[in-house]
Amino acid sequence: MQQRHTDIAVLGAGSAGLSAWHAAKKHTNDVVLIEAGDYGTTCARVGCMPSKLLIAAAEAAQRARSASTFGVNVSAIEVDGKAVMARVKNERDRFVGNVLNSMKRIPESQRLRGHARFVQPHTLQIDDHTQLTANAIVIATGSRPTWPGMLEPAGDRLIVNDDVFEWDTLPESVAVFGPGVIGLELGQALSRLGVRTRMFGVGGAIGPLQSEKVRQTADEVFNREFYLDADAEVKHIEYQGDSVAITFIERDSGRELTETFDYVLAATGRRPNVDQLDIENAELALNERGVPNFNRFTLQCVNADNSESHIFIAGDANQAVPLLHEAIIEGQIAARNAANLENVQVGRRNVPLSVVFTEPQMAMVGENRATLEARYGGCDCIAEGGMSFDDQGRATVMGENHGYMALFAEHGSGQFLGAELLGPRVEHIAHLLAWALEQKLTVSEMLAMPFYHPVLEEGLRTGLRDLNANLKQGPAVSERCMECGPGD
Ligand SMILES: Cc1cc2nc3c(=O)[nH]c(=O)nc-3n(C[C@H](O)[C@H](O)[C@H](O)COP(=O)(O)OP(=O)(O)OC[C@H]3O[C@@H](n4cnc5c(N)ncnc54)[C@H](O)[C@@H]3O)c2cc1C
Ligand SMILES: NC(=O)c1ccc[n+]([C@@H]2O[C@H](COP(=O)([O-])OP(=O)(O)OC[C@H]3O[C@@H](n4cnc5c(N)ncnc54)[C@H](O)[C@@H]3O)[C@@H](O)[C@H]2O)c1
Repeated sequence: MQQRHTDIAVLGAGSAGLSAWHAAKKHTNDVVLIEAGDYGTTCARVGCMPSKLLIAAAEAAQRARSASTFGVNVSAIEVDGKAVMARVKNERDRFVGNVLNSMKRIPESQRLRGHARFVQPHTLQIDDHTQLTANAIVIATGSRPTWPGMLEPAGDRLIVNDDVFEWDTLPESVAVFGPGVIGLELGQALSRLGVRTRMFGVGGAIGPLQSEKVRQTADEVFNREFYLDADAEVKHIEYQGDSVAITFIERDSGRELTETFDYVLAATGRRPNVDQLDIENAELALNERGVPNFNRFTLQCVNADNSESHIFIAGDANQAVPLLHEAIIEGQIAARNAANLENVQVGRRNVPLSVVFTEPQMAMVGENRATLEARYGGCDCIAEGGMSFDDQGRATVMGENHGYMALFAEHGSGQFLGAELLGPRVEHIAHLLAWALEQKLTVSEMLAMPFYHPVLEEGLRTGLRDLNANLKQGPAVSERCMECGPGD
């Protein structure tokens, strides 16, 4: 057994861990990065990148299918499942390869392979080959898919996102459980690629949406394309060897149906990888899910005796905001503080921003409505404005006129607070809104910005005008803006 000591040990060579290692290196030469699995990160291997590659193929199929809307007939659209998966895997491998290349910048002596566990607050056991003590530790162990026991009867036909990206070709059918972010992105893509898809949820939630108007619009729009029951009644799941039979109550008709599927895709959430760390030996205060209590601005964990720990937690492992850009910034903040235990500092965080790459896309900017209401002491302080994409000029030109945006601002100050968006390519509008929020702009100030014609952002202007009217800081929007051109 090797005995070693280091200034900072980073657990997990994913996006948060790599970012932590690089940030820590600015403060000390003695940083050890420990990885239990394959190098390459969740984002590149089985997350952000392969999912977007699958979505890109699905969008190509959908463009061809909907070309007739424009009078362009594309005959005999054929999805070649093997070719689709070959491109997904080839490009995915390229992204992973880039990460593997960048790993070479980390000297071998500062990398350890193996599963890390706590023996004592400052001591880690790596597999059975190394015992490592560290002055400070960054936990960046990510998360993994989790599913309810009701899906277990699907046996080896029960799969998660990781398995999809190993397929050599597309299956005939998939039942997706969980219309959250992963379920919607993958489920819609599979459906567009010709896979018979049904999607089942519980409790009515659709993606990250909180606004009922936006959620209902999403329910309608997605159901035009594939079967989605966000509050499904699933009666029975039965393994049948090379398929799974699912008995469920069909939404709308109320009939009991039994259908067979090649696979059941569990997209029912993820759990942080802290349960296999022998975390109790770290003597930290844990929440009810067994995740260390931590300060979200410093990423510093709290000891069981309520004092500040030398352990930090970043990325999906802390489950606060399981997104790539957040993992990276958290890795930096955690490492900077791990290297400066005597002078732990609050790291600068950007405003919340998330995008779901469905069509129409979904995006959330700022805190959601419920959090805003809690912070602002009830609805009286918050004004809401809205805009439907149904007859928005540019969206209509593109044949993508579906969706709704809800915008929020503070009464009195008129300060913009956040938004929920469902609409064509709203990833871009979401960025404009996040940047406006960072700048603490008022709705009037946002309306004073330039708007080209004809662009989707003119729809944002309509929403902002509605919001300003509801703030009583602008004229009521009773009819279309005549001076604006046919864009709003
Ligand atoms: C299908 C899918 C699509 C996604 N799409 C997006 C997207 O479009 N945009 C976006 O912002 N986010 C997206 N995400 C989320 C994003 O991928 C994650 O937020 C991000 O990868 C988290 O990085 P991380 O470093 O915390 O975890 P990871 O990259 O998972 O790294 C954790 C590492 O720790 C290692 N590890 C675990 N336990 C131990 C241990 N005990 N000892 C040593 N090592 C250990 C693991 O092997 C792993 O390599 C997606 C996720 C999924 C699953
Ligand atoms: N575009 C992106 O940025 C992107 C893409 C994918 C994933 N991610 C990240 O990964 C995280 C995890 O995604 P996820 O989709 O696994 O989680 P999620 O929390 O978004 O969705 C899980 C869904 O499963 C549903 N569910 C739970 N139990 C169920 C059951 N028994 N039957 C049917 N449905 C059930 C939930 O109601 C929810 O809708 C996201 O929160 C996000 O941060 C981001």
